[in-house]
Amino acid sequence: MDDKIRVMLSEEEIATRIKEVAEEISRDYEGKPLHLICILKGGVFFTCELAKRISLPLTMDFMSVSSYGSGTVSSGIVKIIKDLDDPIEGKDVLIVEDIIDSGNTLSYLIEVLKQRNPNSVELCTLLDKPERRVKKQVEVKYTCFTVPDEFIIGYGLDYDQIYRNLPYIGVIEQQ
Ligand SMILES: O=P(O)(O)OC[C@H]1O[C@H](OP(=O)(O)OP(=O)(O)O)[C@H](O)[C@@H]1O
Ligand code: HPA
Ligand SMILES: [Mg+2]
Repeated sequence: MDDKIRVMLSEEEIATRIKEVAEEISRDYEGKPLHLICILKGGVFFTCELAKRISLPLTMDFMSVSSYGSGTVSSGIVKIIKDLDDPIEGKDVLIVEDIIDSGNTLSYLIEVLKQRNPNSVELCTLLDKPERRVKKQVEVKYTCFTVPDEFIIGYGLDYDQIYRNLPYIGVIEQQ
């Protein structure tokens, strides 16, 4: 735990950008049954902050999926650890993620959720790392920040389950 961490995005930068995106979502979903789906564990900090800034009535549900284990490269196999509590039929679903990296998690999730007949399914991510995409392009409606190909920690993102609680986005420097 003596890692040296370089700050990539400060707490203030993140807060400002989340507010902007929340305002955009509030405009786009006015009058619709907006249903946020937080993808645990990584998406939890971003979802809470985003939901507080959206000025519409909304509902929330949580799904836990995992594909990374303790490494820094996607295994390619996405496991549902916890499914949604409620049906999404007829709802305007917005999936909220911390990061889209290889795209494996999101392309799998979109397929799974579309089979449950929602009115619409869109994606909102804190970070997008487009250089690492291995799957067909995942269409993202709301992106807070595009990041370079580095392994990122903080604000929900972990390295081997540690560092999720950093209030900023950072990168572990090689010692
Ligand atoms: O685009 P991908 O390459 O699929 O990577 C993105 C996903 O990987 C991480 O989750 P992880 O599977 O590590 O589980 P966690 O959220 O519980 O940390 C991250 O939170 C995203 O959900
Ligand atoms: O850069 C990352 N950091 C942490 N978890 C991740 N899961 C996918 N990409 C990343
Ligand atoms: Mg995740």
